[in-house]
Amino acid sequence: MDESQLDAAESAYVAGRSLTTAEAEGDERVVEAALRPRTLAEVIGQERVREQLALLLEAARRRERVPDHVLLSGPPGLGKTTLAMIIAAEMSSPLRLTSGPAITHAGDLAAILSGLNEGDVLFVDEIHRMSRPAEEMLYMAMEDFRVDVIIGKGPGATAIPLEIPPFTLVGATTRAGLLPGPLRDRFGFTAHLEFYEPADLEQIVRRSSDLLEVELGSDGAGEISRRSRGTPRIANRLLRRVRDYAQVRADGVVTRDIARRALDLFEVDESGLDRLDRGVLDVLCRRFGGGPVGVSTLAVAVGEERETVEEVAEPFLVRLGLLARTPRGRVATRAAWEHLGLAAPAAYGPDTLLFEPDHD
Ligand SMILES: Nc1ncnc2c1ncn2[C@@H]1O[C@H](COP(=O)(O)OP(=O)(O)OP(=O)(O)O)[C@@H](O)[C@H]1O
Repeated sequence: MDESQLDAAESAYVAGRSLTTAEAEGDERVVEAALRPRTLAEVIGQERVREQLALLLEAARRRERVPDHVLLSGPPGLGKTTLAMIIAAEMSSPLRLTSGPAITHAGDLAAILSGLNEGDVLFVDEIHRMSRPAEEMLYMAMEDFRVDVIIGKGPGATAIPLEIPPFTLVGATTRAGLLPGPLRDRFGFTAHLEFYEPADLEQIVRRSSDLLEVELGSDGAGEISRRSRGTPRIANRLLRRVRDYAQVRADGVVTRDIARRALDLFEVDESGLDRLDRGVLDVLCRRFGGGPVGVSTLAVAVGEERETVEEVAEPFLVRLGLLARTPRGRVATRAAWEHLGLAAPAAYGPDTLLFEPDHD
């Protein structure tokens, strides 16, 4: 989500538009914003990260200092933006939002930094996609709360030092591995968000159902949470689609049976795999005999961007043990073949999980 989208969602919410109005108008962003937990205590799951953050914030409050910079990593939809908003709220500080791709020049970053006030929380989403010169400027800002703004070009260029009031940077990334070491090292606290357990997702679905005034029947929340790819954003989205189905095709109550029928209609399978996930496995097994195959080739074959395959589909397939990353490319596991209802090639052997390609 980019800055303007978030701003729009948040301000519409703060302006007091009711959730039901936003829902009726089909405004996904406002609905998503309204479903966000607002305090650490409201956050469901991610216990360790929550406790670590609570400690960091409490210590900063006691010392009357701004909290250390925080890096949040993990697949999309697990709550990075939500946590950034909570950090600001818990510190009673304003939150400034931007994203890596929006910072193309060091000057863009200098403009943002020079507008900060003491204690502000600056959230940079997709921080791994910031330009190199901006990244280097950020190192200095994070460490010394000052930057050198370069005016002019070539031999006549001059550096003008600019003091920045102490602030907390919250960086979010789906690819912590892509961050240069010097940037990673300047965060005082790094949290990796894991996929959620079904029990936590079920609580999230129950909480959202209350807010959306959806009536849950027997195990309706359980069925949705089991098929939500361990991701709160997906759980909330599926809940709304199942709610639609329940209202149009039944009596409005979300039971397990209704959830199953709705999710089958929306092509979400029993393990939570969607069309893209199954497409990746299908291409890997049927077209490339189980791999190994490069991720770019896979992406072309399923007609998606490489980043989407790498950042959205793969982490979940790896987590389910359906796909493995090897130095030679992506490989389908035996479970992947079984998931597609196909017989794994004999090369997998009776006990081997992975297809071991011949190196000759
Ligand atoms: N721990 C949680 N408890 C309840 N709801 C959550 C939790 N984490 C996330 N959500 C819900 O999931 C939605 C997505 O969360 P969020 O936007 O923070 O994810 P994200 O990791 O920042 O994703 P992206 O990187 O794609 O922007 C939010 O609307 C929020 O309602």
